[in-house]
Amino acid sequence: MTPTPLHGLYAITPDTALPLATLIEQVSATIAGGARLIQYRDKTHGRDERRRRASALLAGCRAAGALLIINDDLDLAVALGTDGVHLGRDDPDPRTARERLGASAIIGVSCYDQLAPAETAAAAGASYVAFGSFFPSPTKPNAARPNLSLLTEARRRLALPLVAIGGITSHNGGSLIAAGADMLAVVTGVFDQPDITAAARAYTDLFLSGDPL
Ligand SMILES: Cc1ncc(COP(=O)(O)OP(=O)(O)O)c(N)n1
Ligand SMILES: Cc1nc(C(=O)O)sc1CCOP(=O)(O)O
Repeated sequence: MTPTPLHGLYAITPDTALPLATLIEQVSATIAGGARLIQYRDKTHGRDERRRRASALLAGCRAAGALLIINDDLDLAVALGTDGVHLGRDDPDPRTARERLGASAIIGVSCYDQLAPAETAAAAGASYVAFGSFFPSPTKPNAARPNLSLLTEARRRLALPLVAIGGITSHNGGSLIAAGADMLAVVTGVFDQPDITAAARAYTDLFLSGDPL
C-alpha cells in the first residue's frame, strides 16, 4: 500500500550545515524508507543558499515521487512552486499562504499544545495542523509539552489531518497514532541514525500494522 501524502512519516530536515549532496542523499534515504512528505527546515543558511538547497531538494523529491514543504518561508515556497509551506506563530497567516500558493497547496500550521489555534487554522484553510512536542525533543528542547489527550480531543473536534511532532521514536510513535495522529513528524529519529532508510521504514511500518501499539 502506498501511503497518501498526508498520512504516515513526515521527515523534517535537520537544521545543520550539511553539504548539500549529503542532505540530498539523506532525504533520498528517508524516501526509500517510505517518507512521502518532506519539510525543508533550515535556520542556518541565508536566503540565497536556502533557495539553492530547496531547489535541489524539490528536484530530488519530484523525481522520487515525494512532496516538499518549506518551513517558515512563504516567499520561497511561492518562488519555487513547492508543494506547500509550514507556518508557525511568527509566520504569515494560513489565509495569506492559501491565497498565494493556491487551492491545491499543502499548508501546515503549528498549534503547539493548544486546540483553539487549530480550529482557527482549520477555518483559515489549513491542510493539516501540528501539535507537540509530545516527548522531549533533542531538536527543540524548550518546546511546549502537551499530553496525548490533546490529539484525542483534536481528532474529535477537527476534520483535517493531524501531525504529531517532538521526540518521536519508532517505539513511542504508535501511542500517537493510537491517539489520533495521521502523521509523525520526525527529525532526530530519522536523520540522526546510522541507517536512515531503515529508521524511516520503522516509522512507516507503524502505519501499516493494524495495531500501532
Ligand atoms: C510539522 C511541523 N510541526 C511543527 C513545526 C514547528 O514549527 P514552528 O513553530 O514554526 O517552529 P520552527 O520549525 O520554525 O522552529 C514544524 N516545523 N513542522
Ligand atoms: C521543529 C519542531 N517543532 C516542534 C514543536 O513542538 O512544535 S518539536 C520540533 C523538533 C522535532 O524534532 P525531533 O524529531 O528531533 O524531536
